[in-house]
Amino acid sequence: MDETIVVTDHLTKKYGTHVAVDGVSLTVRRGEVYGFLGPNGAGKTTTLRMLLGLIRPTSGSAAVLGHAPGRPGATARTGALIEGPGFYPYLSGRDNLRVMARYNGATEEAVDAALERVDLKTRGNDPFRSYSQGMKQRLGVGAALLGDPELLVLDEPTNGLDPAGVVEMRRLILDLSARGQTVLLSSHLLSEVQAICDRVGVISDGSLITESTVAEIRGTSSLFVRAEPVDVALAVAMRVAGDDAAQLIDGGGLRLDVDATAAPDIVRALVEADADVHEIRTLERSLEDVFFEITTTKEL
Ligand SMILES: Nc1ncnc2c1ncn2[C@@H]1O[C@H](COP(=O)(O)OP(=O)(O)OP(=O)(O)O)[C@@H](O)[C@H]1O
Repeated sequence: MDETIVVTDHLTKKYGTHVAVDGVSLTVRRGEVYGFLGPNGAGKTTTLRMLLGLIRPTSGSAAVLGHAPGRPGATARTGALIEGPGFYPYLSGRDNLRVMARYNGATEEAVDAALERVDLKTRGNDPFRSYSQGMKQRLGVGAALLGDPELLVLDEPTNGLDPAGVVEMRRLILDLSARGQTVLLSSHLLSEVQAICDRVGVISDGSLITESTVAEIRGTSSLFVRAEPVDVALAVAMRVAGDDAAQLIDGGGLRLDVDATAAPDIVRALVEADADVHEIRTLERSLEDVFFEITTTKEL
């Protein structure tokens, strides 16, 4: 179940004196969607390029599907979309994939299957230049799928897409995952990783600062309550949740650091105290908060 597909050990890349990737040790397990998360320039693309054997590490090592990056045992079973695929604008999406299929020995059936899986079958014969940004990006994923790879490496797959394109790309990635493909994607969007990834590696200034499940780094949830009168609501909340677990936050709402299962007890107590309950919902720490917290703690 927990088979490791990608493992790196103190992977490092220096450009002159600049350390682009600094001793990154991460693991990607079979079947998961792994999010490699970090701001621009953090070292995500450089790491992915090392995993694909496109550049050599300065030190440290990596294994992809049990092989050194770039070795046939790794490349033949890995598909990648990195820094925008180079497609011929005047050829159709299908012909572009055919060109690539010829290059890596894939069949016409594989081209059909790839178009189908990225939902471009009906537009497959239209010229690439007529595609929307989202379709171009999906064709890029289609190209990565040609050899039916076990591992897909996608560098910022939703970059440059409009909201509808983002939704389609996320759906596609989840669909690929549901069919058993392991996906390693990079993103600078915390909400994105939160929406589609099982585990996440957070990278900042070349260093991996944490690696865990999205749920783990998000932490426990708390409750947001809006009720009036506010002073009554606060008193009730402090009684039910404990003095330190209830606080007034901006906009007159209350934040209660309790498990979400406490919601019925809170509502009941508020109603009994004659307070009007306007809103109650779980308040989860966003990945943005967590990222900020981790990076600032590290930098201090
Ligand atoms: N070929 C290169 N020569 C010199 N410096 C490089 C080279 N490639 C990357 N870098 C530097 O290494 C650092 C990491 O770059 P990288 O592209 O890996 O970051 P990233 O996390 O993918 O960010 P982005 O999302 O902006 O691409 C940056 O400071 C970048 O300028």
